[in-house]
Amino acid sequence: MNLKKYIQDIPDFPKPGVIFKDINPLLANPEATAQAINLLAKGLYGFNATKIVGIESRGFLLGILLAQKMGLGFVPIRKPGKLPGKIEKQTYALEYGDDSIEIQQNSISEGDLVIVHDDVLATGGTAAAACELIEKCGGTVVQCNFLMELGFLEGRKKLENYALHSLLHY
Ligand SMILES: O=P(O)(O)OC[C@H]1O[C@H](OP(=O)(O)OP(=O)(O)O)[C@H](O)[C@@H]1O
Ligand SMILES: Nc1ncnc2[nH]cnc12
Repeated sequence: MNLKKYIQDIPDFPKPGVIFKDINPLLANPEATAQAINLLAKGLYGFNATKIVGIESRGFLLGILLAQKMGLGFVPIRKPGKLPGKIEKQTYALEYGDDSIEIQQNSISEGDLVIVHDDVLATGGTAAAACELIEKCGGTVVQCNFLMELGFLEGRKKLENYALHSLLHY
């Protein structure tokens, strides 16, 4: 099954000049979703990971399935102001301006081996900030894991210190 068939290009969304890679056709097809999860999980068993962190919001969709498939707990990283209790916050640069993400301090323990999952690696700012958050909580990132990577945006350069795997390359 060619999974790229289930990723739809939407030109000029959310802004003119951006080609948005829509994963909804993949999510709408259970066989394609199952294949994506099986292929993503296949490369992960050797890491002895203890948790999977998914990044709001599209990183939750396959991240939870991946965690279930691997028998691991799932931890959400959320946009600001959404998580209760003690949080760690990381601000990172966007193309214009900046953004922040947060994690609950007690969701990662000292010594946790963490896989970071998101649907898309674009400029890498979001995933790099997620790795910082996990490290602030005492965890170690063992792999950054993506359904797809937009190689022309060179997000890998921001994640040079981490193992990285993307299932689909553009
Ligand atoms: O590599 P970067 O340039 O940091 O971009 C990648 C991020 O952008 C998208 O999220 P978005 O902010 O669109 O939010 P959403 O998941 O809630 O749609 C995507 O799901 C990644 O989280
Ligand atoms: N082109 C794109 N398509 C889908 N999600 C994205 N996140 C950042 N860039 C994206």
